[in-house]
Amino acid sequence: MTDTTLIAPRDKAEILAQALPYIRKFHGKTMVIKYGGNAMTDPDLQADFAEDVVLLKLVGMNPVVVHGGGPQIETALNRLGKKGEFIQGMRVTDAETMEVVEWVLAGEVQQDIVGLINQAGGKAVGLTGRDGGLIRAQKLKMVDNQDPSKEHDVGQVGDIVSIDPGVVKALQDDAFIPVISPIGFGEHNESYNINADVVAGKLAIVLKAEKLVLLTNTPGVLDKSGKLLTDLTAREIDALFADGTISGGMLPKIAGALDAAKSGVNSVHIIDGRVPHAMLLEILTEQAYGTMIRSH
Ligand SMILES: Nc1ncnc2c1ncn2[C@@H]1O[C@H](COP(=O)(O)OP(=O)(O)O)[C@@H](O)[C@H]1O
Ligand SMILES: CC(=O)N[C@@H](CCC(=O)OP(=O)(O)O)C(=O)O
Repeated sequence: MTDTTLIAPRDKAEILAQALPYIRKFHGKTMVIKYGGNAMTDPDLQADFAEDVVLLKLVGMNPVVVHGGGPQIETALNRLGKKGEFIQGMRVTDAETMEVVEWVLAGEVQQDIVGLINQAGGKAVGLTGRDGGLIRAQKLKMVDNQDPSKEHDVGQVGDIVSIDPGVVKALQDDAFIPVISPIGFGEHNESYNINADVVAGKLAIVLKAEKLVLLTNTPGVLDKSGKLLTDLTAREIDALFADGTISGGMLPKIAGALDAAKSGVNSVHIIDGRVPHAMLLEILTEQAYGTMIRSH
């Protein structure tokens, strides 16, 4: 935690007062927050994150957390002597990997976040896409990025068919904070592993969220020389896809972000979750952080 005794009282008051217009503007609005597995590796940062979520709730916003857990799944697979394989940012998911994904995401990671939010004074409830029929999915048909005539079989990776937000809305209305694991269910009750950024993007659309904030482990989207791109339009993103600037986990992240920006989510940001209280700074101050994704 930062030593705030070093900040002059006048500056402290100024900072607090500056948050007022944002608190007023976003009162009652839904904020979908994607908490990436790569941003949740430090216990102090995790505690800061949980405090930020509770603060947003207490000042009248409706935070909805969607969490990832890629590195945590990788650790569990390694313990079983398995190594994760990714194609175009998606984990190739065989039946055994699916079991690991379910117990790591819905068991360990989700419950850690729920515990921390509750410890910070909030009332978090963990859900997977099965709860309340939230995320219906089917097997993803993955077309090759470079050669559209080629398809990849990525196993039990899910493509979202529909989202029924009823359970999320009911929890919000009752002052709870939903914490959602990106697992969907299929026609025959089978489980699907869905990229958490894609779930966050779709959920933000369905909930008519004001903002989608994706917390990750880079300052934002970087160009080929490593410089931060503060603003990106759909056209600029197409160019970055085409020239290979965007790869790995950033592929589904930008796809989810762009989907939300194009479908009415007012502001979509990819920010550095390694910065203490990054989310609070993004939502409650005038300073711009990370990369803003725009539809045009
Ligand atoms: N152009 C880019 N700018 C920033 N990160 C990129 C870019 N292209 C690929 N990446 C990778 O994407 C990663 C973030 O995605 P991911 O590992 O899935 O994180 P998370 O767990 O937060 O979802 C970065 O750590 C980086 O390695
Ligand atoms: C299909 C697919 O790739 N699913 C992801 C789900 C977790 C996730 O998205 O975690 P991050 O947000 O930390 O990357 C996986 O298995 O890693």
